[in-house]
Amino acid sequence: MNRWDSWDESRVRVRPNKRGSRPRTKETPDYSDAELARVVQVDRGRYTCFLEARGSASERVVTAMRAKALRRSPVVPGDIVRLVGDTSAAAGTLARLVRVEERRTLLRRSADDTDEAERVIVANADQLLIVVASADPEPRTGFIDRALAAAYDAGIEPILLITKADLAQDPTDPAGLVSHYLQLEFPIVISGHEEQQQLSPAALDRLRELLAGQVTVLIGHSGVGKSTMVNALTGADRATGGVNAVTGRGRHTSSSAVALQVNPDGWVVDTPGVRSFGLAHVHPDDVLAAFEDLVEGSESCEPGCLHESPAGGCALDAWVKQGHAGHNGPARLASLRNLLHSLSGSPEDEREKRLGAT
Ligand SMILES: Nc1nc2c(ncn2[C@@H]2O[C@H](COP(=O)(O)OP(=O)(O)OP(=O)(O)O)[C@@H](O)[C@H]2O)c(=O)[nH]1
Ligand SMILES: [Zn+2]
Repeated sequence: MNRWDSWDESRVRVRPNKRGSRPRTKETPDYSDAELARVVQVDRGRYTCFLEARGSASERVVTAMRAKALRRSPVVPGDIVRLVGDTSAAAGTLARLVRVEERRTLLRRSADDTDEAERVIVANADQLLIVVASADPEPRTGFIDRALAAAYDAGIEPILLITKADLAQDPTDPAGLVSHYLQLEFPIVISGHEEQQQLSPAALDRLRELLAGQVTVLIGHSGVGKSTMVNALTGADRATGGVNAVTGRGRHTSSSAVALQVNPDGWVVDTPGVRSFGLAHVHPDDVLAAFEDLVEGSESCEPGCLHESPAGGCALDAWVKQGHAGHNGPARLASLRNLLHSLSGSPEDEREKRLGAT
């Protein structure tokens, strides 16, 4: 069932009415009758919204502006919003965006690892599809680990897509990445077609299966094959007449994220402006949560352990040495430490303060 085209009230958690059961007044309408839409792109104060009249098959793309009362509330791709005014989608018309529904998930990042100011990237995503290439450009576990931490922080499921396997020495484990993440339970899809430079049919099938009915955010460095993948997913659908690429080619004109509809009943949110995740808003223990295979070993750490070294009371080194995290344990611990070190650029006392607060 397409979670975006059946927006009946039961599927959308509506913010509880702070005013209790008191009758609404004209001054504070709650707009629960206003039309529900999904924000698919944000560009200089204009919100491209995908709208479907409930109980009808009439989908349309409406451009809206935020109502004055929402001036200070960020509205991001993936948000479910209420629209009033002209929602006809006729050329030159503008609807008014009057309310943002409660978000199920929120993918965030900091500008960098030391700046705790958060930026929201996408709302209501179910999955994060992390795309790396086997080569050209070389994959970096640091990038993958970072993306994993951001996904777990947001409460969304990660998927790893490794493209260009045809360029790798060992196509079954391109760049040794698969063995690095083998202990973790998220899906890994490997793709690469020498001749056509595109997704292999098996990878495409697997992706369709994983993306069906889900809102999936795409992240990956330039040149790893994201467009190739999106085109393969939407292009094949276009041939069968089922696709609705909401904003199609226009996506390159903006650096904001954009949602593209892919059949069967899934959405892919491309994030052209986002190439890395600052994680200053994520606690070290939440970073550790992205290293599921090491979490058990941290049970013997000293309370408040930052997992930085045995001298600091970290039990992970001994645990990994005993072989509990398998053959790749030492490499995994090194990856964790790399990520934690890049986060500890903030002054030590700041970090202590944050730890003390939890
Ligand atoms: N050899 C090989 N080349 C591929 C594969 N997938 C994509 N490519 C090529 O890699 C290049 C970059 O692919 P894109 O899809 O444009 O990469 P992108 O991630 O969208 O890059 P940006 O738009 O810059 O973010 C293109 O020349 C593709 O043809 C693959 O599996 N194998
Ligand atoms: Zn520790």
